[in-house]
Amino acid sequence: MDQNAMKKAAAVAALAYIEPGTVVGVGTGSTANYFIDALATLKDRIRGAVASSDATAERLRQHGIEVLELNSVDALPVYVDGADEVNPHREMIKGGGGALTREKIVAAVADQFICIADGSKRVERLGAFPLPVEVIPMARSYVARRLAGLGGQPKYREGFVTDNGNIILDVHNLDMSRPLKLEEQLNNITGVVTNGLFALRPADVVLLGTAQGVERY
Ligand SMILES: O=C(CO)[C@H](O)[C@H](O)COP(=O)(O)O
Repeated sequence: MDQNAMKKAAAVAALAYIEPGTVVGVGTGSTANYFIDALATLKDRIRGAVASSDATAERLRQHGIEVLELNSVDALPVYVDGADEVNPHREMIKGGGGALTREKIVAAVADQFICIADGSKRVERLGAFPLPVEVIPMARSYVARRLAGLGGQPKYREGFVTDNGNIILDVHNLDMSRPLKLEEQLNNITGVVTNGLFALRPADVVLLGTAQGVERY
């Protein structure tokens, strides 16, 4: 089974968590795209979806799934999204696709976060993947200096602007032995909008596509 087939298997397995008549939170990225394609088979049984990015909203609409504003939704039982890394505590690094802020917002609202990924995303310890940090453009140099002060090596994601009009710094070599503390520390830097650590709000369920089938933990 190749990596795409593993992503797809995890995405299809997430359909089991969708309750009829509800609004579904939908993430961003190639694995989330497989989920959107699978969700289309249930489109007449759900009320609609909340998207974590403009790209996801576009794909949902292409499938004829109604896209709802988060502010107009009173309950979001489930949010389904991919990850760049996920550890045994279901803590994640996200934001490889640059949608981390809206992903974090939708995840915060949802009762359950279902993480879907292929087996290559499973790690014992987070941090091999550079941590995406969304930053207000005028604060870029200041935030980069503060990140370097924490031992990281920030790299400006050239030519990329988030859906919120901000920039991304991808930070290499940060010490992630205490993800919760680091997430809070990074949030406290003025000019940082969000960082891609999901430790304050980890996934509730991880569905990992592997050569042996979909593992759940
Ligand atoms: O956080 C994300 C986007 O901001 C994605 O979930 C993450 O990058 C994983 O992407 P993919 O499913 O394409 O491997």
